[in-house]
Amino acid sequence: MKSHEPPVAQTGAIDSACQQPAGATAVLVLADGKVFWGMGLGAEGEAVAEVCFNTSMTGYQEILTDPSYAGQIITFTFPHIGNVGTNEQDIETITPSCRGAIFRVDITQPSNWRATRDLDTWLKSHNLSAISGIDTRVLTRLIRDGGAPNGCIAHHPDGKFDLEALRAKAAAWPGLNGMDLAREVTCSQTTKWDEQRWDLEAGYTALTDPEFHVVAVDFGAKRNILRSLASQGCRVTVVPAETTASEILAHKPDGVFLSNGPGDPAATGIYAIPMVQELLTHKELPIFGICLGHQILALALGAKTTKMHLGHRGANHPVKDFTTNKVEITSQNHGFMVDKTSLPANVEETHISLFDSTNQGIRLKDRPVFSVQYHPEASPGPQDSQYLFKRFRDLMAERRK
Ligand SMILES: NC(=O)CC[C@H](N)C(=O)O
Repeated sequence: MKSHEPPVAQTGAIDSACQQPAGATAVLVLADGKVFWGMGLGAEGEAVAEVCFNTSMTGYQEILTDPSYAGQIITFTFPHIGNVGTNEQDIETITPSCRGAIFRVDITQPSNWRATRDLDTWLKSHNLSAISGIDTRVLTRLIRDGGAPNGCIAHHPDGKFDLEALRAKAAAWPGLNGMDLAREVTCSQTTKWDEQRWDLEAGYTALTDPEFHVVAVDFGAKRNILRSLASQGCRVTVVPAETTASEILAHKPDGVFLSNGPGDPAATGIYAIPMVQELLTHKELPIFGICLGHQILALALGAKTTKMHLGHRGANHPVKDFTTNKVEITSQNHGFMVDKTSLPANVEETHISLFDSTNQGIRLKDRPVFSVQYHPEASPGPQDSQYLFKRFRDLMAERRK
């Protein structure tokens, strides 16, 4: 037995040694029968999903509202979540898509001048169930060693739980492999976006003199990506995930942006790959992809994507940019990756993870097309990678010439 193996390990059946403590109002049951008792937060009810962890120390509201977490329950490894409450600005989308959240300690009274609601009330308002009092170190080690499991959170204030039924629900959940979730979180109609990034003095301001027009394909786009594009002088038209290439080109864009998003890129690719392939026939058109957008671009170019053991989710991941030889600290949230050995000859690997050497960026050798696996909009996270939005802008400026 490895020293870090969790003491609750039991496979296949409910861990009968794990007695319900007095006062427990919630439980996390994994598909293999591991049981974690705790206190319920947010909405009463049950949620089944893949259980992943995020190591960021700040930005829980941005993480909880990142649409890429659809189909996932997020374990926060940082113990104190909720202390600054929630507000109306630090959101990546209005309605969160994650299925639930797992915390180490109970939520305290919010202490921040911007807070409008405490996290518990906010979770309830979005019908999200959460659990606190979980030994998140044990759970995180278990995910690290065994990969992200499927699990079920149940929050019942009466303290009555059918553990076997919860385990069966978790085991029956099909898993993210092969799941297209972008269609569930994309916008329903074409909209305009011109709000810029947050400024301490001015807050979010509208863009006044746009220089470029970007069509952003919304597979579950984070707002800070759209804000970052606007801050580079781009008027952004946001289109639904299933928009065709000719509909996109009818907007006469200077460049096309492929957004982040949830689920398996190969499943999303059914409609997105032909769209990107058709865009690629327009040799002058700048294209920029982030995360799911990166994976879809790689698939459209003939590369493969695979599910990772546990993925990358945090705000301190070092990435090397081979085009400058600089290392940047990045914000990440992905569970699939581009198989770098499958990249065709006309595609160059531009970025790698310095944690595990996995692919983090590509560009075409003969076109103004590039993408990254991580999150340069950094919401939450370090700002090192903002230069990528400028790189996209420079490609659009170059095309104009
Ligand atoms: N943030 C994202 O766009 C995630 C992409 C994809 N759903 C993955 O998990 O790898």
